[in-house]
Formats: sequence, C-alpha cells, structure tokens
Amino acid sequence: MSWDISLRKQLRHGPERFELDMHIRSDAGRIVLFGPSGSGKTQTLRLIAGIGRPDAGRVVVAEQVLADSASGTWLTPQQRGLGCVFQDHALFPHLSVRQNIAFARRSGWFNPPRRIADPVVDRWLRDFHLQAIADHLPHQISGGQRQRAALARALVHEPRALLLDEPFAALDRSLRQQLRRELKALQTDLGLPMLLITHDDEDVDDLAEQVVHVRAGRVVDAPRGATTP
Ligand SMILES: Nc1ncnc2c1ncn2[C@@H]1O[C@H](COP(=O)(O)OP(=O)(O)OP(=O)(O)O)[C@@H](O)[C@H]1O
Repeated sequence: MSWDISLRKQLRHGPERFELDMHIRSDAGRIVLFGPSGSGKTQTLRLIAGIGRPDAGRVVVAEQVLADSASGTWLTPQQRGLGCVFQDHALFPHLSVRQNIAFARRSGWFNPPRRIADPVVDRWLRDFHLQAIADHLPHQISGGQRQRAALARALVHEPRALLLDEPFAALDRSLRQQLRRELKALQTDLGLPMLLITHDDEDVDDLAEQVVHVRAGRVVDAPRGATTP
C-alpha cells in the first residue's frame, strides 16, 4: 500500500473550529487532493509530513509506519524521509541554486560551500536543466527555475515519497505543461509515490492516477461536475 492515512485533528482559530477527519488508502502512484480553498488539503499534507501532530491517527507511506497514535509512534519530519515542496517553502535567498540543493544533503546547519562538488547534486542540476544557473541566487532566476530547484532539493535526499502543495502555482501555462511532463516521467522512473495538491483542472487531467475530492476536512465522493481523470 503506497498510502494509508488516517488523521483526525481539530483546529481552533478564535471562536472558529475546523475538524479534519481525513482517510486515504490507496496504491496509486500519483494522488491529487482536489477541493475548495480552506477544505483541509494543506493541513493534511503538513500532518503527513510531521509538521504538527494529529489528535489521533496513523500515517503509513510506502509500507513504513511514520506515525501511529495508537502505538505512540512518532517520526520527526527529518526521520520521515519525505520530499516536500510547500507553497511557503521558499529557497534560501542567500544561497545559490547549487547550495540550496546541496543543503538538503547535509545533516548539520552549516551552509554548503559555494563551490561544493557533489555528484548527486550535479545529477539533479542536470536532470532539472539547472546547470547554467547553478551559481545564481534565487532572485536572479525565473519562477520556473525556482520551482525546479525546489523540486530538486526535495528529491536530492532520495525521499520515500513526494508531497507537493501547488508546485506549479504562479507559472505560465507552457511552463506548467513542461514541468508536469517532467514530474510525471520522474515519478514513473523512480516509482516514487506522490501526493499533490492543486486547484488546476489540467494538473488533475495530466497527473492524477487517483483524485481525492476534499470538502470541509473530509474525503467525499466526486461532486457533480467535478473533474475526473
Ligand atoms: N494554524 C491554524 N489554526 C487554526 N486553523 C487553521 C490553521 N491553519 C489552517 N486553519 C484552518 O484549517 C482549514 C483548512 O486549511 P487548509 O490550509 O488545510 O486549506 P486548503 O484546502 O489547503 O486551502 P487552500 O486551497 O486555500 O490552500 C481552514 O478553514 C483554515 O482556516
């Protein structure tokens, strides 16, 4: 089983409450979480990644138990070995593209040297067509190149699965299509389970092996008129 997720959490913001009660069991390589704004998609991804604890639940990814409230199992985000690209996970602005990718390979907090030589980093720079701008800082490159660099950084430590929160947001249509193709090929080649959040029908059509429709913190049957792959 690629994904066996069961999460319950109550979020409070002043007088408002939000109940997340999310259950996903699937063998699909590429799952898309699809639903309106505020329906709980990002919270689900964060809890799978280990950023915050559920009130109760279980996270099993690629047969590995990453969290299980019944047995008290709790792996930290680092121990989970997941590759994450969140909307707010910007690249480090003071590090070059090469250093940003290399950073994910290091266990300490020291910045990698500017001229770091690492064949694994070179491989991902090559695969994501980033060699020419490897020594540029994030503000010196395009949005598409930044997205590619963030994906390369998520992949460089050979994660057991990929979690992507709107990875193509803010890209133009042709760049989205190109990155979708690259991501799909990569996922197929590596056999890496991938869970992706999107609002874009074309992402759903092109990428989803399975669409999980989310409403008000829960999985629902495909609503009438919803996109199906
Ligand atoms: N830190 C928090 N404390 C309390 N409530 C929160 C917190 N973060 C999010 N929420 C609430 O949880 C609900 C789900 O938020 P979430 O970010 O998961 O939605 P989403 O489906 O990813 O939305 P979007 O598509 O706009 O990114 C929302 O109602 C939001 O207001």
